[in-house]
Amino acid sequence: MISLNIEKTFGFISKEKVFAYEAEVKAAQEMLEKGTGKGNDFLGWLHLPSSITKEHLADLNATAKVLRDNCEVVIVAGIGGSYLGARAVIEALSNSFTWLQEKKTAPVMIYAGHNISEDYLYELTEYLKDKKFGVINISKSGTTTETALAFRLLKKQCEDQRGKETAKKVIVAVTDAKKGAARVTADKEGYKTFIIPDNVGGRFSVLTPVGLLPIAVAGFDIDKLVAGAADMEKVCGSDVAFTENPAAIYAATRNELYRNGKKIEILVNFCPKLHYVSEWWKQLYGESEGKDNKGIFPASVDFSTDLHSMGQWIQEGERSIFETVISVEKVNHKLEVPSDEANLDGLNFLAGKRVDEVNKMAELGTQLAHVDGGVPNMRIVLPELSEYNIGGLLYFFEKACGISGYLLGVNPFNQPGVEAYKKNMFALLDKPGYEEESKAIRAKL
Ligand SMILES: O=P(O)(O)OC[C@H]1O[C@H](O)[C@H](O)[C@@H](O)[C@@H]1O
Repeated sequence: MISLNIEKTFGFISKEKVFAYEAEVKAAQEMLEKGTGKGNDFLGWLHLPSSITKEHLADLNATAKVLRDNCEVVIVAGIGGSYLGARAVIEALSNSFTWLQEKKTAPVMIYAGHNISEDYLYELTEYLKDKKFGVINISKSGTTTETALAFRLLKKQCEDQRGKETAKKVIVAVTDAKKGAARVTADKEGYKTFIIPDNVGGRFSVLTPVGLLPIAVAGFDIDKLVAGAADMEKVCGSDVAFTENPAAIYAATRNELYRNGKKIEILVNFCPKLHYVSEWWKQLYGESEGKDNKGIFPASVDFSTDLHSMGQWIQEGERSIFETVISVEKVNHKLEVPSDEANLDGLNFLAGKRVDEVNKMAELGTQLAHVDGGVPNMRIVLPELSEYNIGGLLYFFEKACGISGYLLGVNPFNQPGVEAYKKNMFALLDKPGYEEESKAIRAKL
């Protein structure tokens, strides 16, 4: 189970002020529970973990087995909420060099449909030429250009290489129950499909088949992931006292920091496997809160790597930031620093120490330095990287995000701003139906 520590924000904001959010947080929680707030048609994530059935998990595991048995490589085609959750969990739990290992225990997982790079897609199709590959096509709307374009290429290649019959077996769609091109194609071709519920928005969908299917294909235990999330659903429940509820405290603390001029939250890890957890978190908070000309800007760094690049800015730049550190208490492997007689590198003071001890001292030293430098610091401690703990972490962030968005006074469940670039791109590409926009945009060039 994760824990949250906000002690190192108290030099910048007061404990009393944070605790004074109790009533506001309670009101926000009630809006979520009763569905009386903005965006109340997108609350399907709220009690999702505890409502996932054994049968549903068995269905996902069975489909994952078909892909695992029939594919050396599986492409997860999706973008934003239809991509980041799966990647976050898979990378957090995978061996760092998994794709380089000779003996594979699961298909190599590759991501596509999250960019429009011709070189990326060319190089991917080249790599796949002699591979038995399958595709999970994920799109809630079923019409997202990046994903649809990649899927068009991958579907054709899969059918050409493996034949229509096999392609039908190794292509799975995760999309809306009725609407969208991905649904139409899947029904016409007879693909196995999983539904993204109407009331779960993309960035809150990691615990639907959007995340669960790829995670199961990659060889991870989705039952444990969901169990971790379900336990966190209880820990962050609206019946839990404010002072005991980590989602409530996190939401209150970051809002109090924001109201005191801390406009940027940097999510920090000291473990490179968590890089995509930060990417997932940035979408969750960025799309939920960045609207009506307000909202904390969610940023992220990987330490100690980025201490050698962004560390200077964080230590001495504009004092408009705070940090939230995800700290992993126990690593999964043991490696000691060897002693060296010549000691030419001067590292014998570390001989016999675990590498993680060095990392932990870097973490502690960084916290003290940044707090001294004027950066408030929160810590989320994960006992270790496991399905159970990651499941809990994801739900914790979702719940806190719902509360935090309501504290900020925005609709945390829409993303109208995302459409602006799409409209321009379609106008520039002369998409049918955009004739007026095409004329207008050309006049601006
Ligand atoms: O799942 P899809 O409909 O393809 O959407 C994928 C993503 O793109 C959209 O533009 C939104 O900004 C995201 O919230 C969403 O997760």
